[in-house]
Amino acid sequence: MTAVLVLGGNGQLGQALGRARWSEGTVVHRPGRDVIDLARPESIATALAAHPYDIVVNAAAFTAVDAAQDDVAGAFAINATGPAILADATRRAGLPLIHVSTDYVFDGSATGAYPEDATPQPLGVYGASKLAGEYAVLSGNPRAIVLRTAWVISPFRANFLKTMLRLAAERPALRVVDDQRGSPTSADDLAEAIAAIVPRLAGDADAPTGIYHFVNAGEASWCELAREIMACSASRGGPSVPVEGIPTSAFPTPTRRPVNSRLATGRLTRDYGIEPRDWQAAVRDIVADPAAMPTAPA
Ligand SMILES: NC(=O)C1=CN([C@@H]2O[C@H](COP(=O)(O)OP(=O)(O)OC[C@H]3O[C@@H](n4cnc5c(N)ncnc54)[C@H](OP(=O)(O)O)[C@@H]3O)[C@@H](O)[C@H]2O)C=CC1
Ligand SMILES: Cc1cn([C@H]2C[C@H](O)[C@@H](COP(=O)(O)OP(=O)(O)O[C@H]3O[C@@H](C)C(=O)[C@@H](O)[C@H]3O)O2)c(=O)[nH]c1=O
Repeated sequence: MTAVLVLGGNGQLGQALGRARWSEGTVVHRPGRDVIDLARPESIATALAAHPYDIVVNAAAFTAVDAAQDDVAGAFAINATGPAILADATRRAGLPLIHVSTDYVFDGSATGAYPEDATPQPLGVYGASKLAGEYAVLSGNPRAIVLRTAWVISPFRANFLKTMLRLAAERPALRVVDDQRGSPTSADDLAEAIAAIVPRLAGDADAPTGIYHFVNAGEASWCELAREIMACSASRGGPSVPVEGIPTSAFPTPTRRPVNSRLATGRLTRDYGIEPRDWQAAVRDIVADPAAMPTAPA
């Protein structure tokens, strides 16, 4: 049996991990923030001592990109200090750790997709706090994987896909930035990738570790992603309105986002045999889930 402890079990990724296809004999525990709070270090040690886990997945984070600009201490406590303590606690317990991170560690100046070993240079507090968490995890536990992902969408919680469907039900048209490009990613596909990594990382002390990327294949601007969401929704009789492409300057936000945060996934394919599917197929599946629709209960 493989016992997996998931932090952030009620978030987008956490809920997707709850319905992923785990290998036979895997048991997944997803306690909420009331049980493990990254801002309360003692809760980490207590949870690890409560059950003989084989591996830990950290899907918990301070993910409010703009709010992080005004709450630097809060973002660093949850995205950097908490993961540092978690890395130390898992190393002392002899456990491997998968820690999820973000494309926003990059500044967007690269011309192509960012390889795993590209030099990070975050533009905002969220990205800087996540980068500090990456360093802490990699230096704190030699059996750790930092798994960067990007533009996560799902039927769960708040995310760009659900925002677009909600706004389409309320407005005659959407205005969405067309000059920021990235890698849309299904939380379910990311969860399946984690479920595929876990047996090897938990069962083999020499399994490959370090920085990996998982995103769906292909690339898009936020505007192209919004148009695909509208097309899929229209084909199912859901809300759909025209999407006007606008420059970033026409949609000011407190935090600068990278103009290019595409991630290359070659290392994950090479070391773990994981081949992401196209992001358009992932969008189709999410829109087909009734829970993604604005009329669904929250
Ligand atoms: N969303 C995205 O577009 C992207 C996300 N990521 C990364 O992926 C990972 C998963 O993100 P996602 O599922 O989208 O995030 P969500 O915002 O959907 O969920 C975050 C989870 O973290 C929990 N959490 C917040 N603070 C704490 C804390 N102090 N202690 C314990 N748990 C806490 C939340 O708890 P509660 O349920 O109580 O709110 C929630 O369950 C994160 O590492 C994020 O940085 C990377 C790239 C893109
Ligand atoms: C709602 C809306 C957003 N936008 C723009 C603003 C921004 O540039 C872009 C995305 O907006 P959001 O605020 O939804 O997404 P944002 O919070 O930037 O999403 C990020 O979240 C964190 C957690 C990550 O790690 C990143 O990978 C990324 O997914 O779309 C529009 O142009 N029109 C709109 O109507």
